[in-house]
Amino acid sequence: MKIYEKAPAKINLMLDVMRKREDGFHEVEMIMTMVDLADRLELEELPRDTIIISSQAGYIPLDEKNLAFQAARLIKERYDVRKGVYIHLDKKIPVAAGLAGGSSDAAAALRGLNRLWQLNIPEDELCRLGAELGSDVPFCVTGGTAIARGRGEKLEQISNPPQCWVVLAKPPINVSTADVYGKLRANELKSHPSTQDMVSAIERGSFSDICAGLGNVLENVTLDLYPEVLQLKESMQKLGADGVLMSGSGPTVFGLVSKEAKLPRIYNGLRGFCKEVYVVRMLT
Ligand SMILES: C[C@@](CO)(OP(=O)(O)O)[C@H](O)COP(=O)(O)OP(=O)(O)OC[C@H]1O[C@@H](n2ccc(N)nc2=O)[C@H](O)[C@@H]1O
Ligand SMILES: Nc1ncnc2c1ncn2[C@@H]1O[C@H](COP(=O)(O)OP(=O)(O)O)[C@@H](O)[C@H]1O
Repeated sequence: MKIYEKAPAKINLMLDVMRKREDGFHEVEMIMTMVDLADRLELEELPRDTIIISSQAGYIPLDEKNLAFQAARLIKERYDVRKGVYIHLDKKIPVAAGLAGGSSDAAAALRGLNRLWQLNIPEDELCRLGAELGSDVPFCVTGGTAIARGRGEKLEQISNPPQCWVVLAKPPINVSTADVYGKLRANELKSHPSTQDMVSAIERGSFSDICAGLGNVLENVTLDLYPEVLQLKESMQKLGADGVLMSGSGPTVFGLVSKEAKLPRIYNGLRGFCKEVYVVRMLT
């Protein structure tokens, strides 16, 4: 039997860091939502007790470093599953982009194997397993729109933002999340975006207030390292996006756009100097 599972990308509408913790992770407060740019996983049971990963993307690891492999190994160990699985990853989400592509693949593997092997693992337990694989994996298990606290694994679901267009532009650089957190001086931050204002804007369905409330304290760290991300941000603003922010640790910049008529100008303007531009919808 073959089953399929969609693994969408996330964006951070707001990302604040409270402090660095003793364990090296940072205590965060983020608002995350999913967009309609997704990898697709094909899962098939194998007669042999093994995990095989393949992908058309030549630039991701296919061994035990792959997060989908780690998800399969974890579920096999915890639930004593002595069956094998072949997982094909059809990658569409750019890698190391701040869009949680790997985390979403891991989450989709957890959901998919739960179905394939009929394990009946409840969603909160899948989230706990996901947290062992990465801070963003629990959110990728549930999807929707959520406030994420702790190191990202404590989730509070909120309503979805009003529907809009999302333009994603990824410059040709790879950003290490650990590097960006490592360079952040959390106790020297001069201003913090407001979770409450963003939650209230989303709950009121106010697109303009959502755009006004966008904020990410990791942005300045990445902009200092890679000035081309700032150039991308400024271009997207000039081309008419209603709200613009870097997602996660970057380098992808997203623009929220309410009017479809604005899209050709933004897309064509960005494509002039950035190869990877995607126009998608929020997943609501
Ligand atoms: C910044 C964010 C925002 O959503 O996303 P990305 O830019 O990676 O997509 C996340 O916090 C990233 O989550 P994720 O990519 O799952 O991180 P992990 O694999 O758990 O951790 C990678 C490294 O980032 C640092 N890290 C991560 C999360 C956190 N709350 N504090 C940290 O300091 C740690 O150095 C850790 O070793
Ligand atoms: N299934 C996967 N898809 C993409 N990257 C993966 C995967 N498994 C492991 N990785 C590794 O995880 C790292 C971060 O990838 P990704 O999740 O795309 O970035 P980000 O956390 O910035 O959104 C990359 O260096 C990549 O080699």
